[in-house]
Amino acid sequence: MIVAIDGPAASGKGTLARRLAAHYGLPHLDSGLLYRAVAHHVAARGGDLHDPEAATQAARALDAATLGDPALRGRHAGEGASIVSAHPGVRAALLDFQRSFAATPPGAVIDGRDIGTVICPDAEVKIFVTASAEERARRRASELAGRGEPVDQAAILEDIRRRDERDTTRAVAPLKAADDAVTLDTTNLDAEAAFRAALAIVEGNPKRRRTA
Ligand SMILES: Nc1ncnc2c1ncn2[C@@H]1O[C@H](COP(=O)(O)OP(=O)(O)OP(=O)(O)O)[C@@H](O)[C@H]1O
Ligand SMILES: Nc1ccn([C@@H]2O[C@H](COP(=O)(O)O)[C@@H](O)[C@H]2O)c(=O)n1
Repeated sequence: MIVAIDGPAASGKGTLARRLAAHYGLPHLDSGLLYRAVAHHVAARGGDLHDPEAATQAARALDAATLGDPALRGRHAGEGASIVSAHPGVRAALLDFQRSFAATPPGAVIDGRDIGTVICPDAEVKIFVTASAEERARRRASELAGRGEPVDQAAILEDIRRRDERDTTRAVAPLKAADDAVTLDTTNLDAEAAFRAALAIVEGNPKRRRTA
């Protein structure tokens, strides 16, 4: 079974994807890490994130073994990822890795921005997870505070809005719900309630194939 989970920054798609993957015994891919790794690679070499050549080369040379680097989880990598991800060459270079991850039995849960629309248009289950920008900023702020990092909620909200704008308006693979995705608005749902709602979507999906 392939489960595609898309949505804007800090909507909780990663949290949901991890829980669904554990529940169904499927591997999970956080596709945002791929773009974060590309941005990190370019920046670490003093390159320009807006340069399509530099970013595309970094995407072609990407080593999936580096995806666990904690530096990729930071705010700068997220901001950089939203810049490099707009280059068509970067997206093309990362396509095969994601598709083969999904196509390897028994399937996968993948979260990102274009999983249901571009990477896995035939996924059995597609969920578009969303929440208000204010609630997403609140969640991100409490995540950072929990890690002992400085928190400026207004700056985080601005960050989220800027990322939403870039991700939804870029020419290639913009963030949007696939026509056959079920939208799950988690603004008023805690993580447990969101998981229960997602589970109901998977279980109720007629295209779902049993994997066990
Ligand atoms: N339904 C929820 N209610 C409250 N907090 C949540 C909920 N879902 C996730 N969170 C928390 O919000 C934060 C962001 O969640 P998560 O990392 O899953 O979002 P994301 O959409 O994957 O983010 P990104 O796009 O940056 O990868 C985390 O601290 C997570 O624990
Ligand atoms: N399938 C995807 C996943 C991510 N991106 C871009 O990367 C940025 C960081 O993603 P996170 O999920 O880790 O926040 C994101 O803002 C997108 O610009 C993408 O384009 N496609």
